[in-house]
Amino acid sequence: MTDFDVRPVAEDERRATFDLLGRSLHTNRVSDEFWSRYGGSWPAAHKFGAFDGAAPIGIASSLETRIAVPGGEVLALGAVDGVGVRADRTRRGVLTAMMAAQLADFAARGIPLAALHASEPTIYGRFGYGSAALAKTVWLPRPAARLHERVAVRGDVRMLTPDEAVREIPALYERIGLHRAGMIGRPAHWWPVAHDRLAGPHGSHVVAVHSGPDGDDGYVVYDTLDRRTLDSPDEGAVLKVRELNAVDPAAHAALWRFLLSIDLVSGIRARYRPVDEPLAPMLADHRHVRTADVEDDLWLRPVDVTAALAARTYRAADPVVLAVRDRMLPANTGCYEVGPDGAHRTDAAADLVLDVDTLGMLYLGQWTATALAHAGRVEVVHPSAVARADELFTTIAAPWCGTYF
Ligand SMILES: CC(=O)SCCNC(=O)CCNC(=O)[C@H](O)C(C)(C)COP(=O)(O)OP(=O)(O)OC[C@H]1O[C@@H](n2cnc3c(N)ncnc32)[C@H](O)[C@@H]1OP(=O)(O)O
Repeated sequence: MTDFDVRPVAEDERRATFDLLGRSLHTNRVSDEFWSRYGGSWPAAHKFGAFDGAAPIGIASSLETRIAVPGGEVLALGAVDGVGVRADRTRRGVLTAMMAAQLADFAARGIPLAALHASEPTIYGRFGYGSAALAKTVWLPRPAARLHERVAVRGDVRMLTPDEAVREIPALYERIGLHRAGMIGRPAHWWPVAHDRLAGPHGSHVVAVHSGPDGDDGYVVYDTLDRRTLDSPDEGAVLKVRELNAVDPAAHAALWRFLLSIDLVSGIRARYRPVDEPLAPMLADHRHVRTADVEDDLWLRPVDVTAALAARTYRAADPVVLAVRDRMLPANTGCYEVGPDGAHRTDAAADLVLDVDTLGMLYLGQWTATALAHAGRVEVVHPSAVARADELFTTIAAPWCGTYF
């Protein structure tokens, strides 16, 4: 039995809770220098701690931001960016209590969606989060991989100095915009620790920007691994792409062409890419891109099911009635009619029954109703409703987050 209180984290508890999170994730305790430079990225706002007396034993942190949903609308998002419980106090309900407080807080603040990246996929379903966007890791060998001659490339790529990388990329990210469902806004305090630390004067990452007819319209952030050494003169370096983001296909192709042109490189590895990024047809030889991994990336939790369902668009099909079950936020439990004109609560009888974490899986278009019914995650009352739900919820582009938080 563990006694603890869950309450908001105070200003003077920021560093202790950050250290607690680091310990739970097995990272080293940060130095005073690190903290003075990047501690601002860990504000007290929107953090719940579990405390045994004055000592923190758990932390659940979130960023308040926004997320694009299918159809292009952008909704407020609680982005859960750090969860940990002290190793000597796990499996006694500490996380459960913090998650309950955090979800109640999102609901009270009118935030319709919450999201996270999961350290382990078995943890968050019980709190209503479902795996909503997958991401792939690709490997392109050099010098073999090159773009197909018909890929349109225009504009120029220029490398930034570290100071320019700090100054210019936040505005460029805004300019490129949330062009896929699942992309999120990046609050000002996200940038120092997640970008400046890596790409600024104290980091090792390189940033290159693409300029097209209307100015800067894409960028890539990468690091170099396995640098060429005297012991292995034929082994080139490996470029590890952290981000590649562009306004349109021409800028996207130009950034890939730039990466593929860099000398003394044996290959390019890019993790967290959209699962439908069309690299194979962009190459002269399809086999010069290999999908090394596909993993769960963004987990989504509808906090206000009515608002979340009403905000996205649906394709043409006859409506379906979904019965949603939500144990942690019972106000969501009920029936919702979803059709091409929108979604609303209804007293009509259910066609399909699902838990709120499964609704999170369906919502961004990553998973079809057919697949989720096949997996036993959707209970089918009326068999014809599965095909209708497929039509309604399907999206052309796969969802993608593209932001580490
Ligand atoms: C969004 C992010 O930040 S991802 C990073 C998450 N943090 C980590 O992985 C750091 C290391 N792990 C930890 O700090 C902790 O183990 C946590 C936060 C994952 C879990 O905290 P706990 O306080 O132990 O969770 P709690 O006791 O509330 O468990 C609730 C339920 O989840 C289950 N559970 C908790 N952690 C895990 C796990 N890692 N794997 C499988 N099941 C788990 C428990 O068994 C329990 O199940 P039950 O309801 O059937 O009894």
